[in-house]
Amino acid sequence: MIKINNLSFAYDRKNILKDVNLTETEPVIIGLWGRNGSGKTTLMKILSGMEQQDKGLVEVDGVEPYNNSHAMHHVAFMQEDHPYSDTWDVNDALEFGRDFNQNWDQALADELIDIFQLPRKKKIRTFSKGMKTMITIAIGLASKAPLTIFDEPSNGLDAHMRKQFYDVLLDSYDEHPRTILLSSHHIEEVEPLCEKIAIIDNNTLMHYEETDVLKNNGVHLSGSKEAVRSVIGTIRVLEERKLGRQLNVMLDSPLTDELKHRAEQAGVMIEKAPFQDYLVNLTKKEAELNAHA
Ligand SMILES: Nc1ncnc2c1ncn2[C@@H]1O[C@H](COP(=O)(O)OP(=O)(O)OP(=O)(O)O)[C@@H](O)[C@H]1O
Repeated sequence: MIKINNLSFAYDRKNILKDVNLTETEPVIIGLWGRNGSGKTTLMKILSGMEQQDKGLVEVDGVEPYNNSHAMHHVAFMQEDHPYSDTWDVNDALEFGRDFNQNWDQALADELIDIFQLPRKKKIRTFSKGMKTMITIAIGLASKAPLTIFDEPSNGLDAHMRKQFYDVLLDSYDEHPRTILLSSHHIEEVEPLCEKIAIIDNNTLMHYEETDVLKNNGVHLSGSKEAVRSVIGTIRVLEERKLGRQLNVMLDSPLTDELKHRAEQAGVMIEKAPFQDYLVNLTKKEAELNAHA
């Protein structure tokens, strides 16, 4: 389904992506996370054939996407602020989706427009941000493309609509499994959907793991300096904050029974760190680490 071998890409000789590798042969829902400017959109553009890698191999469904008119049958890239014509209403956008996607599911498109309660006759340019996101989700899901990419799909959705989005995406995936790539800055917003998480950092794919494994990591300890240090041992410290004689740290570790036991013995408070905070600390740059030291 997706094959990326040693991909490198530069804009104006500035390396954006280097030695990226990722292979998936079975359908999977992947969350793509990275900090601002890390290269998420660039990777999505390369996968959808909008940009060409400088080095390496990229295949989607056995097809190289760049400069390949067949590629649009294999990949749908639903961008944030997807460019709709000023004159289009919902029906025009669905017609466009139908023309460009050979697996197009009109019944699903109609169902999603009803679920999202989008007005058919109103111009899309007058839609709210959340409504624009919903029409983009509807077209992306109804495309049923073997690789469907959503850039920041929960952007602008309130809690209720986000729940609707989760439900329709998972139902549609169950019924027609395919590879779906969802990028987000807020991992909590897409993590409930994703079987795997890909993290771009330092110009490459630093981590690619099962969501359940990755989200289990990140532990906060707080207590007296001596007690906290005795619990840390050789575990990597991602963040450290001193408050008088108190010390708060985040560890790059799962919350194991053994660690809990050690913390209890030392009188140190221990708790799971929020996933988003863990990822932010995991991808902290040297300069930021030094600034807080
Ligand atoms: N057309 C372009 N020409 C030159 N540089 C670009 C171009 N598009 C993006 N870049 C640069 O490439 C880098 C990666 O950008 P990209 O948009 O892929 O990151 P991102 O992870 O999607 O960021 P964000 O989360 O902020 O949307 C950034 O430094 C950006 O300035």
